[in-house]
Amino acid sequence: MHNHRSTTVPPTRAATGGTGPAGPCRPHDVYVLSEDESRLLDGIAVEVSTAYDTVEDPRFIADARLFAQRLPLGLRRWIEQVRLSADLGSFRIRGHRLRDADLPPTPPDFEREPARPALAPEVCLVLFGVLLGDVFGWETQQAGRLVHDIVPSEQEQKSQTSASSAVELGWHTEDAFHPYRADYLGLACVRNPDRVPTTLAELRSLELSERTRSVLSQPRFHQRPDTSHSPTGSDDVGAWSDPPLARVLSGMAGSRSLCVDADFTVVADDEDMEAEAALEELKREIESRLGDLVLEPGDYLFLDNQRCVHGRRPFRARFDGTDRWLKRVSVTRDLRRMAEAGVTATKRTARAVLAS
Ligand SMILES: O=C(O)CCC(=O)C(=O)O
Ligand SMILES: [Fe+2]
Repeated sequence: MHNHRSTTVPPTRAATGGTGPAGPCRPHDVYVLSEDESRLLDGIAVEVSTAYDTVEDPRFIADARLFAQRLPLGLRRWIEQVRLSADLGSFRIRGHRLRDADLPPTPPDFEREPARPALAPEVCLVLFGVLLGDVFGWETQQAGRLVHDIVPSEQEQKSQTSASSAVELGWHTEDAFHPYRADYLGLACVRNPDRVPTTLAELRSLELSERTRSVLSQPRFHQRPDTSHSPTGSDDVGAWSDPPLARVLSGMAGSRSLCVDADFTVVADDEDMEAEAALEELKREIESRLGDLVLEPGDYLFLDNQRCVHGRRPFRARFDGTDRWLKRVSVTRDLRRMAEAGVTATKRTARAVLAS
């Protein structure tokens, strides 16, 4: 059992556990906000939404870490512990008391224009995110927005994108194909009336043979771009059809990071049976460890994108403004690394296709 809670955080506030099925998956550590702490969050969110146009306002992004320094001390200390933990793959903040009546209807597709004034859960998601690193977006996703809407869209029901609903969203590393994919993915739950589970499997829970770890640690695979990025706007179509050789596991005995997508990771050479068998063993192991986690309004889930894979169970969407709605941010631990993808402190949208 992994318990990353400090003895100085009152045990009633921070607890370890999950709502997923009992079994091998222990998906997250949890910090439960008190009523006072929840109110403090609301106070900061009101201040932010009054002072800045929207959550996308570059002035807000530049100032976000300053506001984050005013978050409750116990929460900041806990985030610092999870940030530095040896192998924790996901963690959750709970208990932000959101009033559904204060929130707009679930949009039918991602919002073309960010909410004005900004919504408390999206403000808080950014503030929590910047305690882990820097937020960024993609030129090829949701109009370059930094805070994404995860909502079921009628056109995308059966796609393998976050806008799907009728089909299971297969487990994946977020943006597995990209060298500068997020270190963390943050999800804020605005509403989830049908209790649709997010799925999770952590790297530390996987039991793999030494041989399999070794094969998966070699560049014998391709990470194909997933369908959530559209290459339109890019003139380097070749980069999408000819992905570089890639590893699935990294670090000593493959224990530092995992990068795999159930649908888009493939063996580079059709005749490489050993790599095929290793990938199959990994997929079976992930399937057997995959747990369910139901996000509730006011929950914030952070996924360490190097230490876990995630997905979502299928559900029946209504498309009437009451559907499940999450907000999402991507966080990198080092923004400077992303210069090659066109990212700077003031231009946070990354190019999906790198110039060769
Ligand atoms: O909807 C969810 O629970 C997760 C969707 C997902 O994979 C994502 O937002 O990256
Ligand atoms: Fe995802």
